[in-house]
Amino acid sequence: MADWPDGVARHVLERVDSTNAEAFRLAPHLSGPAWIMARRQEAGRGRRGRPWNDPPGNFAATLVLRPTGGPGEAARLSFVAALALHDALVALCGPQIRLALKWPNDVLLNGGKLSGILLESSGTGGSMTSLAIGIGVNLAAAPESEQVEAGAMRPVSLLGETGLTITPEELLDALAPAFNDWARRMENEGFAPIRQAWLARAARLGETILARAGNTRIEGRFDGIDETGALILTTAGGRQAIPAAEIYFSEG
Ligand SMILES: Nc1ncnc2c1ncn2[C@@H]1O[C@H](COP(=O)(O)OP(=O)(O)OP(=O)(O)O)[C@@H](O)[C@H]1O
Ligand SMILES: O=C(O)CCCC[C@@H]1SC[C@@H]2NC(=O)N[C@@H]21
Repeated sequence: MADWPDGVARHVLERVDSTNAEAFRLAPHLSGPAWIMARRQEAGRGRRGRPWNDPPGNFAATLVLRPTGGPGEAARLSFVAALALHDALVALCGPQIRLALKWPNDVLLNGGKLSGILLESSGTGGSMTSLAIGIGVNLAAAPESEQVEAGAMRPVSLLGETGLTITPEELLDALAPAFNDWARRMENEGFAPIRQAWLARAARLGETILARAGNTRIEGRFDGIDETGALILTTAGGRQAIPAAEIYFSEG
């Protein structure tokens, strides 16, 4: 297994409300990037203000950093995070595991939702002071279908689907170096290799999918992602690019 990356702090907490919330509380006191993991997360947040359900044994962690790459960096980093999580899981579970990526950054296992990634930023006037990349993975248990919204993807757990037991610490120690490797690759070579690697792992490329842009739903053939990470759909009305990753601004 690769070593923990130099210059990145590692905090493991017994319990927390939300690792993203904790990331913003800690951010002013940090001198560099940090991973914050909690063994129990009691008020995890999902996208669009939804609660994230966290049974014991699941992975809940946030990487907090100060972005330096200008506009669009958060969206690009959300693809880096999904790729890193995919690769860390393959390294721990073996290549036979049936993982795929769902735009913009879900990791699916056997077609169900294994993980979720929530990016939040703090800052004023459109400039980001801190970016929190929060990652939840159903290692041990997934919520029942009745506990998630009607029409949501089927939640699955690693243990339930494969019988494999991976601890949150093991995943953190594989994920942090994987994230660093892909982030360094992007620094050196730009978004192109990230885009290519993401597409190589994407679910349902070339198939008809339904995407949500704000309150509208758009159906079309999934024809890839562009150089900003926007979803490319070919619809009855022509080609549409749906901007990548919704970023939520928190206080501060
Ligand atoms: N541990 C969990 N595993 C899977 N889903 C969960 C979990 N906890 C809560 N959920 C909720 O289940 C729903 C599943 O998310 P899903 O990705 O299918 O929908 P979405 O986020 O609305 O859609 P999209 O990914 O297309 O934006 C969300 O409401 C999510 O917050
Ligand atoms: O809705 C989603 O798909 C995103 C879920 C993100 C959950 C993770 S768990 C660790 C981090 N802390 C939070 O409060 N949320 C994210």
